[in-house]
Amino acid sequence: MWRRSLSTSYYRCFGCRSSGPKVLWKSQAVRTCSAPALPAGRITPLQAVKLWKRRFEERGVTEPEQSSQYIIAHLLGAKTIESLEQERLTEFLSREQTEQIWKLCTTRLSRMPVQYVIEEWDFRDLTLKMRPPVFIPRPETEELVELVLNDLQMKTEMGVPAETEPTCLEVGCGSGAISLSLLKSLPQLKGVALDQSQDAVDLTRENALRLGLEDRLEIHHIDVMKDAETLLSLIRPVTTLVSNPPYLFSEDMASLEPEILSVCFCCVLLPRFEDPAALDGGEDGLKVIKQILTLAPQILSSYGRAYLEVDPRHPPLIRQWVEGNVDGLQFKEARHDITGRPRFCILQKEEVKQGPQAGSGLRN
Ligand SMILES: C[S@@+](CC[C@H](N)C(=O)[O-])C[C@H]1O[C@@H](n2cnc3c(N)ncnc32)[C@H](O)[C@@H]1O
Repeated sequence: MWRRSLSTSYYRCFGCRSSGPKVLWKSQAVRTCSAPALPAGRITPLQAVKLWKRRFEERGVTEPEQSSQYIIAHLLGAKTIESLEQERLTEFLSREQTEQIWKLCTTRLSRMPVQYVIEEWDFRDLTLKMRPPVFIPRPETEELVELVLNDLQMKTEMGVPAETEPTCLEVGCGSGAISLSLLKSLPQLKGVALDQSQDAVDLTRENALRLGLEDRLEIHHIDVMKDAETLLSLIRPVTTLVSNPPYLFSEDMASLEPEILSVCFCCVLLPRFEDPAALDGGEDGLKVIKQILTLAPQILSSYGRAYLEVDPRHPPLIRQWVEGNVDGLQFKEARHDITGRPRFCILQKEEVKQGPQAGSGLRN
């Protein structure tokens, strides 16, 4: 049984089920938490789940029941409470187990996301190591992976010539969720993953090793904004370029949940657990996206495709920008997520006549 739905998504708050970034009022700012006292007597896992759910609710922690269940299940060696036998849930916890639960649940009271508290999370059929400040994969990114897989599988079924062995480059790999999922599902695929953050590069490497996928994934510490030349000198053209880049509009950064961002007492926004460079896409959310698309014609092989996760306002902006600024790249379509929002863009490399601009995707 996989862990699901505990989402720190910027677009889908599981707790209030609102859509769109949520305004964080001053009163909701993260409070410093004193550790609640351990119970005097012995308690069962089910009693602990109930007690901590109530405590999380009282302190305004999002997803109180799931938080409590996931932490306690984890300490009992399971992924979910539902996967534990009733007998196990109703027998008394040892003092040591109770202390552990109190420790982790108290950490959750400080609004640290559950994924960091238990140091792992599920993404599709993988369990990945998680640690701050590396971005926690969101459920909608599973849809991006599904989209890429469907396209790649369709090509295989249609009989792609042997010389075009599928290869993939991921820009901004974070914990490695996208690249490792693709490699796990497609045994013939080889990948390159890069990130501007050394923490992300280290975590992707660790996850690749744990999953036995390290032989098919090259991992580089590269900032696409600064080290484009290094990147182009390192890789050969790939059939697939994929990215879930930082795409939030800078002004929306202020309205994120406290798990993502918090407010200090003088109302200055502070990054809390996740690296803000994983989220903030600049004024129009397109800073890194434009750089990826500028490089795409040089990164992709003929008719290779780029798949991007974006803000719902982005697809028409991206189409227009690419048409006006990038030679050799065609905007194919925008796809919707399960909530019906346009969240994914597909672009394809087209052959352009060789001319003085050949070699650079960007028009003068
Ligand atoms: C939204 S996170 C996505 C992480 C991961 N792919 C996922 O979906 O869980 C964006 C990632 O892009 C990386 N990133 C941001 N700017 C970058 C840049 N200029 N060059 C390379 N990576 C960058 C961040 O460090 C972060 O890991």
